[in-house]
Amino acid sequence: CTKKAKMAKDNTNGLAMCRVLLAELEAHQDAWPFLTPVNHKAVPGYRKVIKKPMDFSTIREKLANNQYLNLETFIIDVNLVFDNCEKFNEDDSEIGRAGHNMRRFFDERWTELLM
Ligand SMILES: Oc1ccc2c(c1)N[C@H](O)CC2
Repeated sequence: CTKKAKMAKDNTNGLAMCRVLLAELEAHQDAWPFLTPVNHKAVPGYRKVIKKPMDFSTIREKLANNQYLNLETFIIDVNLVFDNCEKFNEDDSEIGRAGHNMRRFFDERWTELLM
């Protein structure tokens, strides 16, 4: 097959993995802080502190709209969810711990799927 055909296959495989990984993130018991966008009108300071909000429902929408080129661009958005969480929450808080748990789960799962 041509190099282009191989690339297309890799992207298809990569996008299939995005769907599997996103479903597992959404189903995780510690996903609740990350399922929908933070209501920045209800959370003082959030819009000022977090320059690039991201959440699992927005990632789901972007995936459905074919806005992820490959697994890498998907992983960048998932990591943005967890980086925002670390920035806004104490490590020793319920949401802070949920973020660390979810990041560990995600890192383990995508490396398992890729290795
Ligand atoms: O006490 C609160 C209240 C609201 C939020 C947080 C903590 N952390 C989330 O990251 C953003 C929303």
